[in-house]
Amino acid sequence: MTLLRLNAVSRRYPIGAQVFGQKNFLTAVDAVSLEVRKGQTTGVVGESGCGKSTTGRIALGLEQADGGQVLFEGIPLPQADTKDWRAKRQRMQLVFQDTLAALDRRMTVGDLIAEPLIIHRIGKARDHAQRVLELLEAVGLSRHHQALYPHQLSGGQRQRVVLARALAPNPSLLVCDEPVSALDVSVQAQIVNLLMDLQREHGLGILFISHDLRIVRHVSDRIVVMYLGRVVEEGRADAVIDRPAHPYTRALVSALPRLPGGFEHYVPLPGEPPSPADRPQGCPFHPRCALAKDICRNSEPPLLPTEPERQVACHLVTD
Ligand SMILES: Nc1ncnc2c1ncn2[C@@H]1O[C@H](COP(=O)(O)OP(=O)(O)OP(=O)(O)O)[C@@H](O)[C@H]1O
Repeated sequence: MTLLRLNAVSRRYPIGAQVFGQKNFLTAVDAVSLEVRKGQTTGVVGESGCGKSTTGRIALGLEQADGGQVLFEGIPLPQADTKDWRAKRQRMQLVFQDTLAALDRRMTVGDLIAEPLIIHRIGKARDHAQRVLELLEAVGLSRHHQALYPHQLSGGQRQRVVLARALAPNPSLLVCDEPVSALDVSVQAQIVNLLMDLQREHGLGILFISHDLRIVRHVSDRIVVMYLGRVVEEGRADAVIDRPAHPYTRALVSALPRLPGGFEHYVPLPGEPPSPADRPQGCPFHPRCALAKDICRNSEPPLLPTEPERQVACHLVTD
């Protein structure tokens, strides 16, 4: 069952001063479509600035799309800041990397976890203490952590508190935006495994946003590869990892620690992605693509199906 569907959502931001009365815009997200199924994870991967966070915020209604549609549980997401939206937002929670910013440092862990129960008026006040204990246990913390403040916890423990708060309203969807990027590698694995355990227990759908394909590959059922605001490849995680089709995906996959069955050639990824304010003509990836031909410099390839449940935006693959 589809829990979240984005249909061709776009977001532009005005930039710089007006020139001859004309505003300039950069397109952060350009006609992005994706879906998250119940109990499954869709990973969104791409380099910094490709529009991952903006896509996640659009999914939650925190950012208004200029075009396209967000469907949550089959229904268009209500206008942000309305009563209907707040009711939906209980069921879709955001987890992001900066735990110190996410947690009020003047509150104890117990109060931080009770807060969403109070805000969303979940359960009876007298049951909140018990629910806080359950949530602590669910995320691998104990009752002894209740009295501590965020700065007394490790980064991994703080991310567990953030997860407990996100779980408090019983969401069906988590949008995780670089949830482990700020953590040590050993702790990353613990938090990612916790997330996957929680997903299994609660049937959560997860939109997992990360620049790190190594982690995205580990958690995802489907992978969406973004480049300069657009989806360049999308499909089942195993298919995308085992048989990356877009030259950009091939470069990302080839940089992974060697896979069983091996990807033979390292595909270099020269330079940085261009700024979305200065989009190259044609395929946005062509200036970095060793295989680029004339058509790539002149026309932008559409995202087209190449096999069931697989889409790629590359002239060299789909022509
Ligand atoms: N409020 C804003 N105003 C203007 N430009 C913005 C705004 N938010 C994002 N952008 C621009 O939109 C583009 C996409 O940003 P976004 O944060 O979605 O990318 P990202 O892939 O999540 O990158 P990162 O991992 O660095 O956060 C970037 O060029 C960014 O500078």
